[in-house]
Amino acid sequence: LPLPFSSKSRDFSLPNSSWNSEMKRLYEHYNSQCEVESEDGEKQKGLWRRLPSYNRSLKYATGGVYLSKLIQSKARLFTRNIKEQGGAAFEYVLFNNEEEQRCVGIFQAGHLLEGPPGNVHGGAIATIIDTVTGTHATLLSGTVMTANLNINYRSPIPLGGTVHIESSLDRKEGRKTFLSCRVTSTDGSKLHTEATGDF
Ligand SMILES: CCCCCCCCCC(=O)SCCNC(=O)CCNC(=O)[C@H](O)C(C)(C)COP(=O)(O)OP(=O)(O)OC[C@H]1O[C@@H](n2cnc3c(N)ncnc32)[C@H](O)[C@@H]1OP(=O)(O)O
Repeated sequence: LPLPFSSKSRDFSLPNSSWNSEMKRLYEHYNSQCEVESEDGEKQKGLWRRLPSYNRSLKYATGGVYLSKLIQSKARLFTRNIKEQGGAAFEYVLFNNEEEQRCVGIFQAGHLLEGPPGNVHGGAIATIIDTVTGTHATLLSGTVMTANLNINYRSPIPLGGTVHIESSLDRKEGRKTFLSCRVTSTDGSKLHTEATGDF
């Protein structure tokens, strides 16, 4: 696994008490289709794989010598660094479907992510899209940087609500990876956001 998915630390993508019922339901939906291990230790491959999520990369990364010791010790992943309990900011879990080259995020937007009254800030939506597509591009192509993210905001996301985010591979050209992403209501009936990303 690429480094950010293999370190040993608290896994933030496991269910916690702040998750609402929709978040838990969708988690169960995908988690039940992940690899299972029988009592005799035999593994049965699943369609989906849950991606663990940690808040520190530098601790485990080699290099980074150009950064000060203070930065190296204090650096935290933006989406996992809010100490306030109770699902205040980004609650999310990602599942990857290697065979179909799709990656899904389930995202519950906490009260600190407000933009327009009662709705999620556009920058927070961009952040979670970058997270899902950036992670997906990393799984498909190894370490990448986001070169371009193009976002169309179609309908507001209610604060406290849960949405379904899906990233799919459009094409690869040499070292470039092109993805599309859709953010919808959990039943898929309402389109909130559409995006394309070049990595
Ligand atoms: C822990 C789990 C992980 C969580 C996931 C989080 C994911 C978050 C990902 C990020 O947010 S990364 C941070 C935001 N991104 C950056 O800061 C990137 C800053 N930009 C760069 O570092 C460089 O501009 C970049 C690496 C994107 C490109 O530099 P290169 O030196 O490789 O570009 P070059 O000029 O050689 O161009 C290579 C190709 O890319 C194309 N290209 C470059 N910049 C582009 C651009 N901005 N948009 C579209 N295409 C671009 C360029 O046209 C060219 O196409 P061709 O090969 O077809 O000629």
